[in-house]
Amino acid sequence: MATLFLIGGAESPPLLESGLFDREVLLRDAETLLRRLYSDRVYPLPNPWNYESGVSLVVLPTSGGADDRAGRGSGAEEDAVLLNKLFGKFFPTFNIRAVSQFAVEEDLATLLDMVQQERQLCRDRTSRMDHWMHHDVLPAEITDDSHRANSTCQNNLYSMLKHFHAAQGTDLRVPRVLRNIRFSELVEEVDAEGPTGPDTVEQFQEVLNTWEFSALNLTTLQLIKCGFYILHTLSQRAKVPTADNKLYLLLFTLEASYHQINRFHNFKHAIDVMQATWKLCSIILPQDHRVTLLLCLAAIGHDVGHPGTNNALFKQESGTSRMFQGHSVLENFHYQIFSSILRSLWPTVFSLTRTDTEHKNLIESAILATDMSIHQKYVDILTERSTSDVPLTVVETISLIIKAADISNVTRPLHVSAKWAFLITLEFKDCAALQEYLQSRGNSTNSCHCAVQDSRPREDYDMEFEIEMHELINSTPFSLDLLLKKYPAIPAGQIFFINTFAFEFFDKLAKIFPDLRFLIENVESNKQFWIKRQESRTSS
Ligand SMILES: Nc1ncnc2c1ncn2[C@@H]1O[C@@H]2COP(=O)(O)O[C@H]2[C@H]1O
Repeated sequence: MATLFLIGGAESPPLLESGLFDREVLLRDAETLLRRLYSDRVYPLPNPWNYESGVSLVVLPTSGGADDRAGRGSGAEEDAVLLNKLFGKFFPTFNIRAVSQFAVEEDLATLLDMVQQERQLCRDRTSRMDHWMHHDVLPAEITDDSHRANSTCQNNLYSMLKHFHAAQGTDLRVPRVLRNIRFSELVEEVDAEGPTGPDTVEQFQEVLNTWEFSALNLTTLQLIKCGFYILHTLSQRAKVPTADNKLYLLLFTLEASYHQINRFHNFKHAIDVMQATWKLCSIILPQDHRVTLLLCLAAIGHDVGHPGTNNALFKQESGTSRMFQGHSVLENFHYQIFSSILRSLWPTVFSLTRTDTEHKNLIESAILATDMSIHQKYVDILTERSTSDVPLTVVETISLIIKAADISNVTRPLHVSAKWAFLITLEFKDCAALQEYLQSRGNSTNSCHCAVQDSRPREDYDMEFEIEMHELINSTPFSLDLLLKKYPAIPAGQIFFINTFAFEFFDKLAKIFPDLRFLIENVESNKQFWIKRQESRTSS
């Protein structure tokens, strides 16, 4: 769904009539716009106003005064450039762009054509993922070529390269329009309208303190509040307190840095992994608040900007892949983006790492350890350490904790684990579709006019599917039978993943940390369930 924002009395009848937007929203100024973007983004899922499955435009007014007209709307042009920079850094996954009313009037046809093409491209899951991973043309605000603002095809759409460059911008200051937002008020307002759920500190404590924790049954706002609760508590313990408003800004920025429309690798996964990390640290490193805080941060940031695919699907010649010489491309990307967010929004946490060289790159080591292509290395470390007296190093310990948390969904109780299994199955289907798409396009390079031949209204289809998906997950009581009837391939996938990766890892982990025995017990009982289901399927 796409929004046309008209700011401060800006007008644009041709844009309104173009049929390219699903709604028009009139707002006073940039601050109310940003506040609106945040509150739309935490709308209960499935969220039609996620700013990812459509292309939104923000039209800024030209003053109309003689000076601005003579300057060809230059005041509004400058505002648009600033706003686009801000979108790139704080709302990176959004397909949104600010333009001046003057620019719209000057070249309406080009603008409409561009939005039309972009809209078609981002409506389709497969071409959208291809674009995210492989589009190499940077938009004007990043190349500082504001004259190209309207001419660069697809410059409203998210791409990993664009995300990377926007995040690396040297200006670390948080603009006043963002600092002015009172997040606690915003949270209260949205809360009052949304569904009920955990609300008080005690209720969040209760939800977060159990291994039955299910991020999938929480709203986006409740997830942000979970993040707030954990980071707030840990920052006090680690003696790097931060103001509530800054912490909320960090959490809202992180949420906007994950693709809400991914099936599995989204902010829910980030909070799930952070909660698991938190619980595991409370068992393995109960007194080390510093490391626990850094590791929980690594967990919440470990997949930022994840395209919902995998390293093997990157074209080697793509800009993002080349940036990291093809090594752990996703993990390096996540770390670079996340560290730039922290440098801007919570620089004092880096003071926690300066004193000890082993801890210096703790966040980086942790995020890079989540690359499953080096999984065996960690299994080998566990094998070696369980049979020798040599203790695990700090880096090994934190790597094992975040790895365990990253794949902990198979260690959750069955009714939680099965929902994650469902979502990863859907994401794997997307990957298979992308692989087929890339093969069918052969070596054809990334053209500015990526052809999306299929003109079916996929946006509507996606929304229908999203609704069905959320109903399956959130039905009370949850019906696993119904889920498996619709998705009979889930058990085989789970048996494969557990046998190939999870079982040995958690079994060996529990040998070194006996208090983690419950993890392997859960894996075992889940596995037995999947095997039974698989057997009854093959015998019927
Ligand atoms: N329940 C699951 N079933 C199958 N694969 C999984 C499951 N959980 C995690 N994974 C895989 O494990 C990987 C861990 O790293 P990623 O998050 O990049 O991607 C994850 C998936 O590919």
